[in-house]
Amino acid sequence: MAVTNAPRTRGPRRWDVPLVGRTLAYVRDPLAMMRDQYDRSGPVSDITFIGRTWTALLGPDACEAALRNGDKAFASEDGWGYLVGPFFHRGLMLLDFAEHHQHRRLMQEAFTRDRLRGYTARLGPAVTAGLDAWRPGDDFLAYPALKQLTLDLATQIFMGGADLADDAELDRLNRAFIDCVQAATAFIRVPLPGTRWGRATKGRKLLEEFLYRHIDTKRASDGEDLFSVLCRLTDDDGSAFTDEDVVNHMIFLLMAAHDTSTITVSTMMQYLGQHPEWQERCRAESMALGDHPTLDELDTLTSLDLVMKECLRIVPPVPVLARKTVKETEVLGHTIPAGRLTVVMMHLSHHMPELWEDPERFDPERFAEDRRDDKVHRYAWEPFGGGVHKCLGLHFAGAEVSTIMHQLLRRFSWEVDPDYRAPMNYHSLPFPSDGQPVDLHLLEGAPA
Ligand code: HEM
Repeated sequence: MAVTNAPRTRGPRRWDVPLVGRTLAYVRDPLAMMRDQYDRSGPVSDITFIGRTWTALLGPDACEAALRNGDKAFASEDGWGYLVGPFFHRGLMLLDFAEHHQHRRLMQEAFTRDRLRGYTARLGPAVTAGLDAWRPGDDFLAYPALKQLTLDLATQIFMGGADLADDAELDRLNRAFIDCVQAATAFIRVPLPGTRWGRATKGRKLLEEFLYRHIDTKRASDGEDLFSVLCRLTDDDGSAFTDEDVVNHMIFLLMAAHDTSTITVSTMMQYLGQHPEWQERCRAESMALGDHPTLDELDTLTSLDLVMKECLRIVPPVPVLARKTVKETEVLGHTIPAGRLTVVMMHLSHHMPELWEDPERFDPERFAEDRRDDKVHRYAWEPFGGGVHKCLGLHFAGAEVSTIMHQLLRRFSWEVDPDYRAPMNYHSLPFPSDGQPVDLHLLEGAPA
């Protein structure tokens, strides 16, 4: 299906401020901004965003063109580099073409089904320990609690245990991540003290120091944590990651895994709190399994899977992707010059009435086998991106999110006001700025 002929219903916009352009409209309400841009100017148009001209790609056909990248015109390094480059420097997502292919092939070995089985076995007890610290009640702030939980999981599964750092150091590392991610939409893009860019520069340094301090121990260990695994991986031709590669990949992976999984679980808690019939349906499936299901058992939680897909549609954790053209190219008949920053605004595709029936309605059955509404277009639903940069951790994310939700459903029940709309902060990856209150209760017979 092609969705290329967007109606141009309105004239040019008059009130954009030079340099700021569409940035504030995006941060306030990205979906409204994207819809407006698409309605006025169609699937390929230029916008001013964070002080630069970008070509905005909207709708599934335009997003597909950039992500499939048939003529290799779109590069990630300089696109993402403009937003978060100094802080996620040489992470896999910021590499391109032959070098990207080589690093991805090696890193893939850390995400095989067998490795995922091992990570899942360790996720279960780590989630139980994290949830033991939760104190349920009315207006329980789900988002910060989940953020702490996923950070604890990253410490266990990615770094191999809390013995690498004490609580104070873990807090500093957590802060450093947040600072690195939050720099994306900063207007002051030099490391001045007191600015977002300045804090992110300090954060990156702290993360590097921490990882370099532990790398020799990790290289010598036979641990199953991701840090140790990355140190040991070797290609068919015997090539391996250097210390610098391991540190760069770890910083990126921790970032890639942390905020994305947290917002996914928090969105699922919100919608299950507002739709008790779905909460019960998911709970019934979880009650049929034990406390710590294997990866294969998690695959039987079909209702939870539908809810996850629907929540990733409504609130994609990565709403837009950045690219820069390395040569002139054409998308849907529009010429994009070489050296142009490009933003792939896939969030809009998830909410287009042209693709989805009643897109603002929570309806997990859209993804059920007998409907598969997402099949209307290959790029109608693309929370994990597409093409050669498609999320390498998507199955890890599925296992982590399902493990957390499974245990939440077996231990608690919760309600959220049906009229609640999360006030989302879109300065970088989305999160609910009110901490997302839920009324959380311990289920009868669950561990207190
Ligand atoms: C629900 C959770 C997640 C979402 C929605 C998500 C989304 C994405 C998206 C959209 C991309 C593509 C970026 C681009 O094309 O520019 C991406 C890339 C990536 N993600 Fe995820 N991600 C999630 C969780 C994870 C986790 C848990 C990990 C690691 C354990 C991970 C590792 C990566 C890596 C390594 C890349 C770069 C792939 C490449 O460039 O070849 N992600 N992710």
